[in-house]
Amino acid sequence: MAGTGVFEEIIEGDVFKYYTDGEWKKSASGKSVAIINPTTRTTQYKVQACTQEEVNKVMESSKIAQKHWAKTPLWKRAELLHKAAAILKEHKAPIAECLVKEIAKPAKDTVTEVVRSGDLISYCAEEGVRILGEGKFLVSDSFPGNERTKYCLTSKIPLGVVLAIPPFNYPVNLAVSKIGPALIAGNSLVLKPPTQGAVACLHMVQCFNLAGFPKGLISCVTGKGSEIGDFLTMHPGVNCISFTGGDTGISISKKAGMVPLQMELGGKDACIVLEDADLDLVAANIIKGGFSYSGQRCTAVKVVLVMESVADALVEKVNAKVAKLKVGPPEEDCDITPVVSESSANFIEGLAKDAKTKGATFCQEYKREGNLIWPLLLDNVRPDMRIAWEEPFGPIVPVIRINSIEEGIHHCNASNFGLQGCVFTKDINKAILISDAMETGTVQINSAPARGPDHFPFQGLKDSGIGSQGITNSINMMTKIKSTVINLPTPSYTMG
Ligand SMILES: NC(=O)C1=CN([C@@H]2O[C@H](COP(=O)(O)OP(=O)(O)OC[C@H]3O[C@@H](n4cnc5c(N)ncnc54)[C@H](OP(=O)(O)O)[C@@H]3O)[C@@H](O)[C@H]2O)C=CC1
Ligand SMILES: O=C(O)[C@H](O)COP(=O)(O)O
Repeated sequence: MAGTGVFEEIIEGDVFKYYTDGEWKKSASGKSVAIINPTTRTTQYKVQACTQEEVNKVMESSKIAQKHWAKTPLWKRAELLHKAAAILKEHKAPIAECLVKEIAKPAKDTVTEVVRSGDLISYCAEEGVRILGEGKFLVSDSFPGNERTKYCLTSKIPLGVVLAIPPFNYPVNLAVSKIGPALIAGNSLVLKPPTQGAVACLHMVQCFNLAGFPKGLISCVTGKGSEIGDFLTMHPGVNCISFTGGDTGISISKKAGMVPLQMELGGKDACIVLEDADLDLVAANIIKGGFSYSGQRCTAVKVVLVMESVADALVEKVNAKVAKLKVGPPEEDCDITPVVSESSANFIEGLAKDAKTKGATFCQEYKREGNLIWPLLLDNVRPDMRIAWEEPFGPIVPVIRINSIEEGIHHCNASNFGLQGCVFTKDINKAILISDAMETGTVQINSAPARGPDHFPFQGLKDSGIGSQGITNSINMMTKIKSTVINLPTPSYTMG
């Protein structure tokens, strides 16, 4: 159970503590932030509302701890990460339980998230040992006008303090996808968890604490993003920001100082379906891609662009599968569970109403109880409808019928987002041409968009992000190159 056993020290009374300097502490603010269970719509947990003064102290300890950590041998950093991964996996049950209560993720998927996170941490340790153990050796005579008088040695050095801000939908996995790379690369890390998902994150942080990381190296400050977010992201002690979330990321990018940014933001992933596609495969992928975790994934299929000639057949197949989706509470492992908040449900409802007014075909009756919205396929969606462009982050999938591949590509590229997309066809040559034409960070051929496996590069174009994630890219992003040049008094050539 949450806050018991090895997690007992992270809670006092009914409020979870924040983590700094290797200790669990109560905020001097005396205030707490409530975490509302999306299913019951009542307060499930409370976390500390940290103050700016506490954030300042966290940054100070983080800076000091980083200096020592950077001098810790790489193999020792890796050893500790492996230990944290094992502890996390050992305690998957209480962490998964928090995810069910805080973000209404179906129970079996919460366990998968925690296990995947443990694997991610271990992979970071292994990848870090490999890629950080290597540098470059350059010689000067390859550049015109130079003799071989200079030897340049390069290595990857840490950035300092990394600020990690994950979103609600994968609070644990998207936190460790920042923590693992940051730590193996010799940085310290300050985590600001999403409010919904904060308690799962605090449990995850306790696993790092139990693994024995030096004090101050990892900190976790809680509070509403709208209240302490700007203070954190604009803090002079921060040397790198790794953020995953919505448009908030765009404003952070504008306000942040001269620090490297890794931004993974929203998406409107298109699924282009050609006439020769295997429609059973497409239907299965629209269900998985569009409706898993009730569509609350940045990589969810958010618009289907299907050739008119096969549209009826595809819609019929998808509808047959939608009818089989189990709708209800996350505890019962339902496919469709309540969306994260009432405001999110209201937003999704607004998109459905707009589509109704403008004449979309509702393949199912629109139904909502509290935050629970029944899965809905909208056929005959047209570009003048909001759902054609906006991301619902909910269980609603629009279908736009197209008459040419160009029309599909045009719709995809007219979006301000450019995260992922997918194309279904048996013609690999066409698939490659379409993939090249789609302005997105990744295109999946014959499968729904997905971030994983976690070592694959993951990046968004346009408003979908800055930089690239994935274990290797994140480790590289959280380092800088340092060069040392040896200047020889006379040219020297190796004779072999
Ligand atoms: N590309 C990707 O990899 C992903 C993108 N997303 C996108 O994220 C959105 C949904 O996630 P959601 O969590 O609601 O996104 P938000 O952008 O609302 O929140 C993301 C994180 O930012 C924090 N935050 C809020 N305001 C500020 C601020 N001013 N300064 C700093 N941090 C702040 C939040 O804290 P708090 O919760 O306390 O407000 C949360 O931890 C969707 O648009 C989705 O597409 C989601 C997952 C992955
Ligand atoms: O947060 C998200 O929505 C993701 O980064 C998507 O991850 P997934 O494709 O593995 O579900």
